[in-house]
Amino acid sequence: MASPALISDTDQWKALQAHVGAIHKTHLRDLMADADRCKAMTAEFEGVFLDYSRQQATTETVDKLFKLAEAAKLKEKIGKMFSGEKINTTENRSVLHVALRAPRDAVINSDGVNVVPEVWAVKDKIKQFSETFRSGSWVGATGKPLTNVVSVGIGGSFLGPLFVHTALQTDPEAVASAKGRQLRFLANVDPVDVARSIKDLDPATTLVVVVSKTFTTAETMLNARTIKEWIVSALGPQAVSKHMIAVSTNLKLVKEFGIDPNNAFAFWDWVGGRYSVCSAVGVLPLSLQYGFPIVQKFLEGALSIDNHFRTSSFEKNIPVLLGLLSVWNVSFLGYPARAILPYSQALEKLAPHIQQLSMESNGKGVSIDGVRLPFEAGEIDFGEPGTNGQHSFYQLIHQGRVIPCDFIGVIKSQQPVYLKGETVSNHDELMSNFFAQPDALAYGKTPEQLRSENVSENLIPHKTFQGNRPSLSFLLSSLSAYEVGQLLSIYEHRIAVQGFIWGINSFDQWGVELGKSLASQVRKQLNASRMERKPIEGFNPSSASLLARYLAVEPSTPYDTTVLPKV
Ligand SMILES: O=P(O)(O)OC[C@H]1O[C@H](O)[C@H](O)[C@@H](O)[C@@H]1O
Repeated sequence: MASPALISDTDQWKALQAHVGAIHKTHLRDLMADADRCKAMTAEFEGVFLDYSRQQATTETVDKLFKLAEAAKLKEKIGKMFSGEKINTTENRSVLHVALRAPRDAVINSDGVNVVPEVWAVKDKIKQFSETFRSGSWVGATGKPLTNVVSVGIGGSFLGPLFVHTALQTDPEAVASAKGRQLRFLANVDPVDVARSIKDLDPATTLVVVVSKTFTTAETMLNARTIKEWIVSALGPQAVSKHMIAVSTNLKLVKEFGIDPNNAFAFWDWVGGRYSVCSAVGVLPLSLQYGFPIVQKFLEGALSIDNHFRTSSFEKNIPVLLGLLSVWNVSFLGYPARAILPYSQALEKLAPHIQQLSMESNGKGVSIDGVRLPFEAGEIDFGEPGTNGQHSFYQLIHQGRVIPCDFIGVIKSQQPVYLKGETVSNHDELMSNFFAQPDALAYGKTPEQLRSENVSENLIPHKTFQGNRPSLSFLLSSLSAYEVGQLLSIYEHRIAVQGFIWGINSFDQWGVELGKSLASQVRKQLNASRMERKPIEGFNPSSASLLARYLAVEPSTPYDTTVLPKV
């Protein structure tokens, strides 16, 4: 018999559906009373500790999920990814972000060519360039060394590098090596973002890195042209070769833009944009800011999880366990969202990065074979660092909707602070919340408890928390470049596991295209109306009226002169 086209047709999927009723019968507070279960529902690898006992699941659920993984051929799919098979079938590409952190002597073939030497050639070039740059021997048009870097890029050419930069900028080792330097990002095509990114910067001491896989992304190219104008108007056209460099897979367009090809850093079509932070996309700007050795530690952290993911049994495999539990929450328990809650301000940009990584990867409506899915894949990811989130949206998580939460805590703070006379250190205060919140969600509070605390009867319904809300807790030993790499890789692989189980292509992004082409129609209309006073044509009544309202206000500056932000 032919194997079912959809995972939801398998007996293993149906067995999990049948198991949901049993899980709903037991409250998490009762599940948590079982010490053996709590112990069993943990996993540890190299200082990363995962406790998933607060999932609405038992060891039986996990066993059933392993069976589902078998039915989905998860092991084979992971193997195919690591061996360079073209698993991104709609774009006919390998999916080899793992090659970006593979050791120098590894062999990973795509199209019969070992890609590892090419990866290392670019890394060696980045190392050398960043050393020259940081030593001050790379000088700008006025002979001054450059200390500021503006990285221009959007989506995957922005969010991953921003996440890592934000995590490193308070790490003492990274702080020491970034002294006197600035790294900024310019992503949004909103001119306000241009203004912000160059505020108080001197073009004479600034290097611009244009980061774009395709080198065609409208926002990035307009921002790159704008920043080029900022450089040229201050330093003259010959300054471009010293003040602008690029990262792209499209070196032809880099040259056409006017950037010296010697100052271009390549990557490859087998690196998806949202999986590209370990390519020159992240490694170059981060090496300019922190030095290559620190970035190498980040890559080593990612590699450690790659190896763990590729070789560990599913019972001990952190990304596999996480991916399966997410499938359980989304597809069987019906929870459509996931909150990412790092109790670490340094991980402030983790959630925005995971939003793209997860939702662009798994927000699909058809199977990899093009069959419309009879179930919902993907989840809505959002988050904020704790404790900030507690004072923002936790009300909904505690009493409103059920949203499975990822709590991420760090044992050793990057910045230990203690005030004499306080009962605990500042980090202990933060972590008190990290430990308390998952139990508050799981246990809730009953009317009986409230009565025993003499809460007045009219407030009891308002103060009752039903609990039974799932979460999982990560405890990292510390947060340096290495652990940041581990965390990145854990999420990348977890998301791939989910896609492998759902049977979708987690590596294409056709859904992004429609909006882009409609924007191009609007762009043409705006140009025609502004320049040739042409009437609005070809839009529905709503869009036509919105456009008319927008166009009725004349721009404050004429279109025949260049205007740069006033900062
Ligand atoms: O790096 P670029 O080619 O400029 O692409 C930037 C971004 O563009 C699109 O929005 C894609 O959906 C993203 O995956 C990509 O990261």
